[in-house]
Amino acid sequence: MSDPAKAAQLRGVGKRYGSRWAVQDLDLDLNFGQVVGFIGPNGAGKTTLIRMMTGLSTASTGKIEVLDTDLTRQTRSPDGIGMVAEHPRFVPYLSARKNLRLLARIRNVASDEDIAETLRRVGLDPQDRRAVRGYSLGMRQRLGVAQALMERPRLLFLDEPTNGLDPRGIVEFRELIRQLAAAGVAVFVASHLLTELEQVCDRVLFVRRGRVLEELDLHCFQEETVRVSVTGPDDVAALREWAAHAGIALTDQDDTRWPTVELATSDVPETLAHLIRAGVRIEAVNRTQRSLEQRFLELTGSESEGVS
Ligand SMILES: Nc1ncnc2c1ncn2[C@@H]1O[C@H](COP(=O)(O)OP(=O)(O)OP(=O)(O)O)[C@@H](O)[C@H]1O
Repeated sequence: MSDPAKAAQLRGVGKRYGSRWAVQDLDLDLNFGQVVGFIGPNGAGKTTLIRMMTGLSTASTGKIEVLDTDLTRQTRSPDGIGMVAEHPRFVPYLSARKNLRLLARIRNVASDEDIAETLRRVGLDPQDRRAVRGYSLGMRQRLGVAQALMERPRLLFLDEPTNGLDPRGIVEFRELIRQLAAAGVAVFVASHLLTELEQVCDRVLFVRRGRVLEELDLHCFQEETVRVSVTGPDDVAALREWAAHAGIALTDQDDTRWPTVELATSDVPETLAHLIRAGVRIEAVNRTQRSLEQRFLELTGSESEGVS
């Protein structure tokens, strides 16, 4: 991998447990300064992929390069990787600072001042002497992030990172991720929380049963739709006929007081002019943006279990 902008490159990666594939035929590029989301329901293969990319397990097929290290067949963690596990573990009877000191000593990575600074950065008090066993889930999660940041990673992996965080924690966490990306860190976030990833990622991959269904660049995913409410069923029929003729997709219809139809178009004035000319009586018009959630549901149909 000679491209200096790339933190990781995967080609055709698969992982098989017995006869079952947890990850299949996966291509992925992670660039420094970018946040990439990996979205899928439980069992989609998120943790399996992170384990391969952090050198904790090997791939069954394909090629994995992370921070210029070939991890395809070897289990070893290259320097510069930070990892926040889904359920970070600590020594329960030690304080947050002592836990980090212990880890820093083992891995020879950070000074005491660095540790205090990192704790402050994630919203924990370095002077807090309470044992970690008294911490809430959200505080443990913050400490997990601090542990990963303490090593000043160039590539950071987060597995379901906002597990247990309260709303304020989630907002702060999002800001932290954006700051890290702005400082050049490549961030890979696996989650099943679509709305959360939508706000922080540059790109997302939708995965299901180990396969990537689609990769979306969120800077380009600005597709707008127009919700048009009409006066009655006849107008809905006229609108449908017009949309079919114009080649515009209708994504849903509801039968509330004013039947409402959603059109996949961003050209509102033009669309309305056409509809009026076609004799459709319009009650209301709303412009909306298609969410990741909608896209995920479109991709997976009704089988969207585990994703919210
Ligand atoms: N060590 C293992 N041995 C056998 N099968 C495994 C092993 N690890 C994972 N799997 C299987 O691989 C598939 C993907 O699991 P994985 O934990 O990677 O999914 P995930 O997307 O992280 O799920 P979750 O959101 O529940 O954490 C699942 O079917 C799981 O049962």
